[in-house]
Amino acid sequence: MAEVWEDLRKRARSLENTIEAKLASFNKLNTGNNQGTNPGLSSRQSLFERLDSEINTLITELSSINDEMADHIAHHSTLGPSSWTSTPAVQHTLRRHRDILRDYTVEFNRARSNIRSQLDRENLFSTSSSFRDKDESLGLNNRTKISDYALKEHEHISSTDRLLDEQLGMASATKENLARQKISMGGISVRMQQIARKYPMLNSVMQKIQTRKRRDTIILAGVISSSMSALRPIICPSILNADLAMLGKECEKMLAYGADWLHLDVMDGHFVPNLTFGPPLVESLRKQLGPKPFFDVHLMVSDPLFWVKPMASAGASSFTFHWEAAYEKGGDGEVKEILKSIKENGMRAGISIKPKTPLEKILPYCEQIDMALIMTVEPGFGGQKFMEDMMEKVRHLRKNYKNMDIQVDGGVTVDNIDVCATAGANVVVSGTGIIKAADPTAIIEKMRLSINKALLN
Ligand SMILES: O=C(CO)[C@@H](O)[C@H](O)COP(=O)(O)O
Repeated sequence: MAEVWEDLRKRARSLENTIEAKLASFNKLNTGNNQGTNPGLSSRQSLFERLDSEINTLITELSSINDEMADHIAHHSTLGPSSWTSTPAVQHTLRRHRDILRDYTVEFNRARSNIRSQLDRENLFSTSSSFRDKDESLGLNNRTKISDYALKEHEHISSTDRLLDEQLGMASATKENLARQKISMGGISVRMQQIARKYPMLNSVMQKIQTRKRRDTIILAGVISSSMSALRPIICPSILNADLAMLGKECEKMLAYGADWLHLDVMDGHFVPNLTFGPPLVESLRKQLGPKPFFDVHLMVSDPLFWVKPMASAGASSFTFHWEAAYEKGGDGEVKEILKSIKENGMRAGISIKPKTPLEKILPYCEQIDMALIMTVEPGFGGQKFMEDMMEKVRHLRKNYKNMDIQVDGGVTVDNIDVCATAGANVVVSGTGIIKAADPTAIIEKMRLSINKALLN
């Protein structure tokens, strides 16, 4: 049984690696020039078609392996709750494979649509230049009309493509949910059968209840299975690096690019040599963005306790303070008091340490916090160099706290995301790495994929 599962996992991993390599070649097609006379156009077109069909096939294969894994779990869970397939680790593994499949599908659809538009544009230019050569009797107005018409057609095609991609994304999310529900229902039905066998008189009553509550059970199973989930990748663009004059719009853009949380750096000019903003700005952002976005507020201030209530009222979702500041103010008692106050004010609690602070200082609080933030630069400014030697702290934390969110912040980019992810960080703050990128969506996807892969191992 376990061998079949291991074999499926191996096949899934090998397909994932092949898809990743093919996607890399596929993405390279998106760097051609825009001139209609590009001599490589037809060969790039045929390479596009070949890779397009190969990746499509691989994604379909990976999807059926994921389905086989789900079936395998569902089948074995009929053996009872003690079956190895009912452990959270097995369910978690399947969920990670599905996340990877979803990320690849999104990346593939996005790249396909971009490359197709690029090739169409190049085709269009070459067609309109041959038009010009062949039919010089056409006046300037007519030629402009033809190219306007062609450009409009091209825009229609692109937007239809985008719509299709969105539909595909939604369909794959629905499929994934159904598969999860199938697994949870398998386990629930086994338990129901066991009870029914034990108390035959209750059988018919239970059947009626089962039928009437079927829909509720599905929903409940979904909630149970998602609450069992241990860690997930959380990508947090640091808005310190955005255009601060357009902050609301910048945040909206980040959320549209796929950010999970917005990381808000509060600096008081004492704890760090820089000044940023306080509760009024957080409140304005909350008003503009609504209740949904998660505000991950990082307090680089000398008196964190003072700011707990104002930040909660302003709309912060999570309050991360520096151990150094709290300890200097009032020792261990102050740290505990802040943690208590954060919880009383309904926020998630995080503790952070600067690079020179030993990890041991925050270990006594790790059972009480939701997240540990390991700074990978000296706090104060965006755009500094990532300190890889901080990964030792991350590794140690992950080894001892399997389910705690571990965040890294400072100089994190796609170039070092694998280092952070394999060390054990699942929450990533990136300022310049995301905000200044040409394609922030692609960067966020890559970061998420890297963390998902590390979580699988
Ligand atoms: O808190 C800080 C710096 O103190 C960070 O959140 C930076 O703002 C991240 O920016 P990059 O280093 O990723 O550019």
